[in-house]
Amino acid sequence: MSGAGAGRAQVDDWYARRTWHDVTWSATDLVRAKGDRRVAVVLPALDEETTVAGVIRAFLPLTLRQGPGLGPLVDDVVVVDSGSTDRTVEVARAAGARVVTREEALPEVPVRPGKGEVLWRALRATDADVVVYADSDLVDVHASLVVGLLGPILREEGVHLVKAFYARPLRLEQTTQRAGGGRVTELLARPALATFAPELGGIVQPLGGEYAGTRELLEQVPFAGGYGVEVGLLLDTLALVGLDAIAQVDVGVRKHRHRDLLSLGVAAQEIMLTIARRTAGLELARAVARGGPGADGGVDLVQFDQGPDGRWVQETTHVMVHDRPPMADVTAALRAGAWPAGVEQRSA
Ligand SMILES: O=c1ccn([C@@H]2O[C@H](COP(=O)(O)OP(=O)(O)O)[C@@H](O)[C@H]2O)c(=O)[nH]1
Ligand SMILES: O=C(O)[C@@H](COP(=O)(O)O)O[C@H]1O[C@H](CO)[C@@H](O)[C@H](O)[C@H]1O
Repeated sequence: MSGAGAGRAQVDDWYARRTWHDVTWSATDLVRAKGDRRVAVVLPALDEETTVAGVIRAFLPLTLRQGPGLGPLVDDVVVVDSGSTDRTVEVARAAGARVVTREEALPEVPVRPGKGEVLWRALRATDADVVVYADSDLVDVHASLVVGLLGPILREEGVHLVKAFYARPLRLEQTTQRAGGGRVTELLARPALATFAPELGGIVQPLGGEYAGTRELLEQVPFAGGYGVEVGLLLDTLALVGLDAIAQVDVGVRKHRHRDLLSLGVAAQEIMLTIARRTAGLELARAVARGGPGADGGVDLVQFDQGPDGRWVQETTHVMVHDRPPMADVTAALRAGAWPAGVEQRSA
């Protein structure tokens, strides 16, 4: 089996074992499974006054007792403010969340901007054993998102990071397209991971901001600054504890505020730098051996879409790129009656 083939078999095996398409557990099941572990939901927020209260209200019911003789599933809902200049802090407090600023979370260390900074400092804003991160710009969000994420981490052995996956409609001013959201994911993160970290090729939403992690893991890995934080966590988790420590759960549909293309371009650059920094040491040969570019230099790009029945299907495209040699070299060789290097000969 070619390098690419061997890598793909590993990814398909992981996908079959660590992907949950249906949430068959309840909050009550999870309260029983969690034992004495503490769970926190962390909401990073930068100027989210219009949406943060809705997200908080969606998750607060999980902080109530989940049945007779049972405690809460979530012990803490905390908004970590990222230097908001609007009324995010007041609105979040009024909605019932604890609010911590970046400075309060870790006063000893000067603050840097960016999403990664807030998620990193959040580990000092709560003492929970399991942390669920969710964006504060979500709309139409439900507690089932958190219940879904906590299933594998509280019920399965060896799972330390659980990524949500979902359909991502692109909500434009006038219309909403069924899919089309996750523009940086589809145009940059997925192809880059397929090339440099093909083991992660089974992750449906690598950039998604909704995921659960154990403190045991999260305190052992670096947090990439800015918008590279999600892809950095995936690469560092893979390197530290292996692919089997990662799982993913289908939680339905995710709607959020969409930023414009230019600001996504900046996020894309942060993500590219994060990937490059964590894979720069790998020669392409090792990437090939791990299922990256095949012997022909091509890459199997696996994309995910939902069929008419709503089930997720994988679509694989073998992507090849052939560089053409400098034309000056081609012209000179042909003039000299020689055949230019790197240019296939026309078959007879
Ligand atoms: O410096 C930052 C940038 C973003 N965020 C928060 O991180 C989440 C995701 O950010 P954004 O919606 O800008 O990313 P997108 O989903 O558009 O890529 C949101 O809750 C933001 O408020 C933050 O706390 N600090
Ligand atoms: O997935 C993506 O391509 C971007 C942009 O999503 P949209 O094209 O606005 O739906 O959103 C994600 O990326 C960020 C990292 O750049 C994460 O921090 C966000 O949580 C996630 O929404």
